[in-house]
Amino acid sequence: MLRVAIAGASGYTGFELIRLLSTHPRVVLSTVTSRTSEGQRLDEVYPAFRGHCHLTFHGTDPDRLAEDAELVFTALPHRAAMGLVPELLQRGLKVVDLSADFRFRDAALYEMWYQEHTAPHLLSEAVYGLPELYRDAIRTARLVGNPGCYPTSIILAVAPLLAQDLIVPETILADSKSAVSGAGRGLSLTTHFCEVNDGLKAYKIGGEHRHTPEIEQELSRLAGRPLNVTFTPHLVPMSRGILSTVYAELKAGTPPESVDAAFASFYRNARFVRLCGSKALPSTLQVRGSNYCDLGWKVDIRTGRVIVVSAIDNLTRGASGQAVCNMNLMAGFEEDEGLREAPWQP
Ligand SMILES: NC(=O)C1=CN([C@@H]2O[C@H](COP(=O)(O)OP(=O)(O)OC[C@H]3O[C@@H](n4cnc5c(N)ncnc54)[C@H](OP(=O)(O)O)[C@@H]3O)[C@@H](O)[C@H]2O)C=CC1
Ligand SMILES: CC(=O)N[C@@H](CCC(=O)OP(=O)(O)O)C(=O)O
Repeated sequence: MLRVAIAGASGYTGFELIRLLSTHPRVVLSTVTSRTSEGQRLDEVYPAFRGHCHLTFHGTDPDRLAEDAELVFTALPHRAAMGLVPELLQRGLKVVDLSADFRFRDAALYEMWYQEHTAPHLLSEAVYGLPELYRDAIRTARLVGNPGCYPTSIILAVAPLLAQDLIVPETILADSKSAVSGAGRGLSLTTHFCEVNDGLKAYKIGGEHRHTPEIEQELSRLAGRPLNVTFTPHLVPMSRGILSTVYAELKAGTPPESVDAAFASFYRNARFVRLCGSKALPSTLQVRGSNYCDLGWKVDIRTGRVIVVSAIDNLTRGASGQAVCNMNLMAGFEEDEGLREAPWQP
């Protein structure tokens, strides 16, 4: 059994990690940490775990984590994560970091969007934790930068089309809708019930959202040249889920059937990507609580554009499920170990 710990376990991604890890057949969850809940029982902070998990929260002490675990999930805010991760690696632990601190290859790009990087020497060894793109590198990594939720949904939607050179890369537009849990458990006016319920709004449009450079980093690599994308996030009154609709112009002379073939071939071994074509388009309800990314698409022959619809659960595939999948690969387990539960559609 692999001993694992979660730093920042009192937040939403921490909760989702506990839910998945407490039934994982190859793992023992030994330690959960939080500053504000230190000393409290987990099932007092999250009564949903009554009868399932009897741990008590500790403070985030790297020595204690090294005694109790072989791999740590850091589910902390950006900046806090890069303070802890080097301490854990020095003590011989493996780390899956859920923040943005280890997603970028270029420290200057991270610093342009976030803040000064205090562990830039680790960026070249950190592996971007999207298994469909980096499965082999993840297997041997000691540090994985788990992708952002919006980037996961968008990169998976267009990767096959860029890899097969079927679209004009500069024409990619991504229109995404996220549930409110994407903003974390902390209270803020933006995510207040009355500010969100019954409404729908765009935010940080026109290249202002910090996920834009992350999406561009990965899509540029697939395209083989630097590219910019138009990314428009929206906040919707749901608890879980992201639906991204991605548009791109097909290269002249591309037959619509080659789009179907590109998805089928790119994802032929992808355990957690379900291809829906244009018949039964994806919905956030159909992936809820699961690590699936469902993809549907259609070529609009009148405009020459392909439209791809991508649905994930932001807390599972967009964060903690993907993190568990990465842990499975790093530990040599089956990729879907602990992630086989069907989605929860009512
Ligand atoms: N929510 C989502 O859908 C997604 C989130 N992520 C990323 O995952 C990480 C966790 O997100 P999420 O669970 O939503 O966030 P939450 O705000 O819900 O939880 C954050 C956790 O970190 C702890 N924490 C907060 N501030 C600090 C600090 N300065 N030092 C140490 N610990 C701190 C909190 O507990 P305490 O204050 O008690 O210490 C809590 O346990 C973030 O980096 C987020 O960007 C990634 C993908 C999707
Ligand atoms: C709805 C909402 O607020 N979503 C968050 C992104 C979700 C997330 O946590 O992304 P990171 O992992 O990169 O932090 C936002 O727009 O900033």
